Amino acid sequence: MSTCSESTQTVPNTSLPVIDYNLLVQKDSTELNKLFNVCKQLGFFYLKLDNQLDPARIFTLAEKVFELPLDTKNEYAMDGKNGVYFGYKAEGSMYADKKGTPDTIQFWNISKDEIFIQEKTKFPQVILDAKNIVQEYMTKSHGIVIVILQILSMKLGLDAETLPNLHRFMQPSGDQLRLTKSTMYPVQTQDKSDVAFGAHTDFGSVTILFNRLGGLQVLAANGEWFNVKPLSGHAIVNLGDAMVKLTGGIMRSNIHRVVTPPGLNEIVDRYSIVYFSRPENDVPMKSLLSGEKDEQTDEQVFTAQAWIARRVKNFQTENYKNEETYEKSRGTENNRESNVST
Ligand SMILES: O=C(O)CCC(=O)C(=O)O
Ligand SMILES: [Fe+2]
Repeated sequence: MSTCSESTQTVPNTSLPVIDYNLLVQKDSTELNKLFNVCKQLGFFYLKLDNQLDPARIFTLAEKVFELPLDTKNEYAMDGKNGVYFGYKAEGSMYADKKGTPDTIQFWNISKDEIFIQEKTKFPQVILDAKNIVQEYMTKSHGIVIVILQILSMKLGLDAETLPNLHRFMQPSGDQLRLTKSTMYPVQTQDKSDVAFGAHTDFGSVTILFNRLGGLQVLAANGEWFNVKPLSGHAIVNLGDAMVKLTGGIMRSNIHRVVTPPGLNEIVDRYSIVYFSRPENDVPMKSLLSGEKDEQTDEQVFTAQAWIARRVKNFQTENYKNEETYEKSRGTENNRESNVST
């Protein structure tokens, strides 16, 4: 029985604020304000879509990808200990908590740059066969990200294109589509941790997420976890640490984790489809807003590429040092009122 079971299973369900994508596109002023406020406060929201993005075929791809034999998947293993974040991540290659419990999630990070520039590509046939579908999904996801970035730019008092210009689709970046799979066990029967993916914040700018079973939990400002259930016709969107850096701490990238969905009574495979947008590789990771509280003139400024590589390295079990460095590796270094408490 997992030592974490009680803490993950007794948390309340709370609804995220709903932002209507059509209203954002129409520049509805109430909706724009709502978006800005939720990005400053919780950093997570449901995005109501109207067929602009459908993950169904990507879920089917994920099922096929993870059916490949482990040896085959490991031929594409991502070189996380050297900061590479593209390719296959096996179960247990990261820790689910600071005590060093192995995670139970496997994922496959498909690089946007690599899927669009085939010569550089190293992919199994099953992904190459779905290349057009993946490209279309990435293009549509990125389009949604750009609309959100335009609005945040304006609300921050910047030119509408300031943030989009740091996230141009055809420029090299760490943008990726992540397919994930975790085998979830009812808490009564499991002998593994029921935390599949430990508490963390995302590294990037805007993340667009779909899952079908639940199991995503978000840490509220009061330090309590809550369940975020999937909502039909809606994506779950959250901001990552890059947005915190670029806005001098105005935006919030919230801590979240993936656990056995509460109430589960049979063994199930949980898949999720996650599009991560990140600043272009050579963007300096510092505030665009001069004079903001978090401008760190005495801190080394990394490019987005170096900054992500550093975060990825710290995530790997092979690079684990101790509980304190584990906690530091899991979220924004600054602007964090609540502690990670898994
Ligand atoms: O699978 C999920 O619901 C969330 C996954 C996640 O947080 C991530 O991949 O960063
Ligand atoms: Fe995440």
